[in-house]
Amino acid sequence: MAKTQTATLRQDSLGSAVLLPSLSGLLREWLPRQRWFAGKGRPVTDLALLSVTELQPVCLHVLIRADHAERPAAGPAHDCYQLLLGTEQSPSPRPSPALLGRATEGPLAGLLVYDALHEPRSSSLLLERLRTSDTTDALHFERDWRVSIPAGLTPRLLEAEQSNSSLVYGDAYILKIFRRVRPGINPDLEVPRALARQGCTRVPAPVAWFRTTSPWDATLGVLQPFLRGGADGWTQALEALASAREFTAEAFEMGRATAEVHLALAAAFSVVSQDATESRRLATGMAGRLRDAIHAVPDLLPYASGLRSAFAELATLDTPRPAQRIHGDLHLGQVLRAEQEWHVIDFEGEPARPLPERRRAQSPVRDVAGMLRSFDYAAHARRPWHPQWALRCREAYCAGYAAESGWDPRAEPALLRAYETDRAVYEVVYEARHRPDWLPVPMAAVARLADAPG
Ligand SMILES: Nc1ncnc2c1ncn2[C@@H]1O[C@H](COP(=O)(O)OP(=O)(O)O)[C@@H](O)[C@H]1O
Ligand SMILES: O=P(O)(O)O[C@H]1O[C@H](CO)[C@@H](O[C@H]2O[C@H](CO)[C@@H](O)[C@H](O)[C@H]2O)[C@H](O)[C@H]1O
Repeated sequence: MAKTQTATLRQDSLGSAVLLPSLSGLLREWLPRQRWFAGKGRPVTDLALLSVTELQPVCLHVLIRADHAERPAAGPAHDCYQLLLGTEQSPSPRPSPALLGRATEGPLAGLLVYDALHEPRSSSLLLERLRTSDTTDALHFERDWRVSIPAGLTPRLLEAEQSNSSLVYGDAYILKIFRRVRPGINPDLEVPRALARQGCTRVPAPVAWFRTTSPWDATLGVLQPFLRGGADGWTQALEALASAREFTAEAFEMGRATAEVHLALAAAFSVVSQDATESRRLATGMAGRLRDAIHAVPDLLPYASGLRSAFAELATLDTPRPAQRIHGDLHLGQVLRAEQEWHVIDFEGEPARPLPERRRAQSPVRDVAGMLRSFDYAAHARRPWHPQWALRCREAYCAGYAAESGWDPRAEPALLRAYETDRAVYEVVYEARHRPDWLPVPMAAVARLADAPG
């Protein structure tokens, strides 16, 4: 086995402009291959290092901005990504997804550059920084001192298909490192902390987090207790389908868990009332997203008028309805069952939406619609499809929600249909961008929803 050797960098090599020539070519190749890269299909025209912090020799914490010539139908022209980069002088048997390649220019010339989250030394360092509440330049590591976090827990990078990257430490804690960084507090820190203050045990409470103050304030990562043995709703739903089992008891309990979280969110944040003007604003927003989605995925076009009828009906609703902070991207992959209870994770919201929008008060029906779409996803994940199975889950989930909250989402069919339609449109764009093989699943729903009586 080749001996690996850590390189050291001169302090004056760490300037963003000086370092960029070393990384630019490698990142242009490597970034678009990452699941969390949002600019798929749009060539990167420019890269800029927004900040570089040396956490140890040479483990570089980097915020990088990627610009694209083509602006997405919705969203910013550029994105900021968080990277932890390591270098070494000689090849190692490091797994290939970790390897960016060999730098040919600048201060790293001749060195192999890799994603240091794959490397135990760097991931251990992150935990140690969080434990000790350290600050290095603009990076602030903070923690809840009421919780004791042991030193030396063994790290492993989670292999799950996810939008960020997560490290599990000794099966005791999980650190989510946000890959796509936006200015402001990330709801995945803000909301679970607020829920913990409410005594809500359905959501793992953050015990430590880290943030940057340069080039702007932003949350970079959150450490939470790891739900050992937790199995996610998606895996369990597929298992049930594979063995021709019903999933209604589980769906009922998920409905109860969702309602419990919504009640705690209502207590933690303010509840507002949405009136007729708000219904029209919402409908306009949904119609606008559909227009953008058609631009990105022209296959949606034949269904456009049917889908718009759902939004038109929403625009006519004039009974005041409550709105509050919600999960924002609820689906079967966001619920984990551990010790017989469903827990809810990942309050980041839909990653493609701007943060202020994700933090806005919204109808809880939006989360319900997300989960109902997810039963439909599971039922259409493999042939033969099982639409009736999904319908039974749907009824059970809504019944569970009503049992806990005293309010049945089925009482608002027009609102539910509009949110399900909006969600299916989002899913079409998401799948086209990230997992084209999955596109038929939300497209089947689009066809059905477009055909539904208005
Ligand atoms: N507290 C936790 N305990 C156990 N597993 C977790 C926990 N939080 C997340 N996970 C696992 O990590 C995966 C990714 O987490 P998630 O927050 O959904 O990340 P992302 O936003 O990157 O998709 C989940 O599917 C789940 O399997
Ligand atoms: O990973 P995130 O939680 O950020 O969510 C994104 O990825 C999800 C897929 O991993 C995607 O969910 C869609 O596929 C799921 C099955 O893999 C299904 O259960 C969901 O209902 C469906 O929306 C999610 O939309 C996206 O935001």
